[in-house]
Amino acid sequence: MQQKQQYIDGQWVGALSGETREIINPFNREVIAIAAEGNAEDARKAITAARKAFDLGEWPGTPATERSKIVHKIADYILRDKEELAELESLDTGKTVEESRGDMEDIAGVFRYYAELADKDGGEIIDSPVPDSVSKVVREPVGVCGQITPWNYPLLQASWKLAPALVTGNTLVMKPSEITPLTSVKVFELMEEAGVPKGVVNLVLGSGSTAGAELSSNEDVDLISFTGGIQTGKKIMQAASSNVKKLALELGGKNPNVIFADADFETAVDQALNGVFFHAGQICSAGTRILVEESLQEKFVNALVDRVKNIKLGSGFSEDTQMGPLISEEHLQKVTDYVEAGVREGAEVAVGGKRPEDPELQQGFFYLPTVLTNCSTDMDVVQNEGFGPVITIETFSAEEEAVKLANDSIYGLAGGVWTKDIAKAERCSAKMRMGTVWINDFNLYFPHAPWGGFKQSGIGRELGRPGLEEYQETKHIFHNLNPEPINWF
Ligand SMILES: NC(=O)c1ccc[n+]([C@@H]2O[C@H](COP(=O)([O-])OP(=O)(O)OC[C@H]3O[C@@H](n4cnc5c(N)ncnc54)[C@H](O)[C@@H]3O)[C@@H](O)[C@H]2O)c1
Ligand SMILES: C[N+](C)(C)CC=O
Repeated sequence: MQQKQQYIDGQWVGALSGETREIINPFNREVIAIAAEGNAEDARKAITAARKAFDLGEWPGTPATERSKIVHKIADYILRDKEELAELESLDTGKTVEESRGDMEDIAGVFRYYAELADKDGGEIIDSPVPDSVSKVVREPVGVCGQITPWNYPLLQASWKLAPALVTGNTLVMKPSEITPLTSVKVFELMEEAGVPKGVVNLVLGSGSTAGAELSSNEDVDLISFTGGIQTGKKIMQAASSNVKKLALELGGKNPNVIFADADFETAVDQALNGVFFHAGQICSAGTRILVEESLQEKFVNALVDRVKNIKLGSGFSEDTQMGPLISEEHLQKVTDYVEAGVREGAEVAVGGKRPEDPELQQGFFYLPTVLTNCSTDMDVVQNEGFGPVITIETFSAEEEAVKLANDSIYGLAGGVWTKDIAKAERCSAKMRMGTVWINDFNLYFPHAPWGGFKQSGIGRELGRPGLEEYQETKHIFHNLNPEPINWF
């Protein structure tokens, strides 16, 4: 059995309490690893190491070109160990190995992108209004960063935090989701191999209410970056006020996918499926809320349902599997309750709406891909993030109505619009209140473009240059070249 330890101050260590947690394969409930179960005490030890490495260590002052070389090496090692990482991710999350391989390519790309960006910003000189002076703006690391990640894309979400924090000279303590720590442990091994100095990167394993809460409230942490659910995000925001930490929140979404009657029909249907059923709908930006123009509704829903019926469920390690299980028993219950509540509200199950009957799937946390029709914006099933393989269908009859419905949400993470009318697409994307709007596409992301939410989907941005700036303080240095007394007093 694999034993997974924490990485604190350059040492691989168990939990101070000696406690451990069983890591479960969601496909068959088998125990795949035993992980250290750290708590607030372990988090404090890691924060102390990161603080010392920031205040007294060389990393913040290391030239960006040198930090960049190390981060490039991390990208190299991720690609070298891509297959092992992909298999670990699939074992831990249930997603198909094919999806995990794609994630690993994306993750290496993120480290590569930030390694490239690291030494491209030498600050700027301001045209000073004061004669005989130099006014310059420089960017410096924020300090000790707490980073808390979710279970759905364990290493991808970690990479969006690790790479920019490292290249900008911060030190950090990461706490991955307690139920999916495997690839995070592996990437800390790779960071050690790449030569990241002792104390700069620290990994604490354990639950959110202990280790995570300590990272959020501890006054030696300068920035907390969190990806996860909205309720946890609110708690972290409160805890972060202890020392007015810098705060980055990547929270949930209930993302509208608007299909106009003039869309390319086959592509829109195909991408509507892709937009939801990858990783069994456990994606923050899943397009689970389909808004279809009334005149197209019947044809669209029929085509969708026909395709959904053929989605092959199974082990992420089988080549013909298209969709794996949900992450846990608890989450399976949550999705089941979510659909049942929707039906009580008036939604109709066009396909799915229950667990599969296939005997081979009974040990796993499977739920059938589901389409719910007869939905309206005021229903909880439309407003709440179900985080499962469940589409709700609403209709609209005019462009303005489509935009109004799409925006009728506490969330603002992402959305899509499908039409061949370029002007209509531009008008809609301009009015949709979301961090990302896809026109004739869905769920695409890459390191160069910022990612984050409007409204209650979060604060701040990851990826792109904004994702780097989250980890930088901006300093203005004014130098008077000809100081003289003012003689005011
Ligand atoms: N916006 C994005 O980019 C994005 C990406 C991935 C996932 N998500 C969101 O993540 C959610 C699913 O992930 P989840 O179920 O792991 O979320 P979660 O909020 O339950 O947990 C996320 C992390 O927070 C920790 N945590 C829990 N309670 C805590 C506390 N009181 N203090 C500090 N940390 C605490 C957990 O241990 C875990 O590491 C969904 O809502 C999804 O939309 C958002
Ligand atoms: C941000 N993303 C789309 C990679 C994963 C969201 O859950």
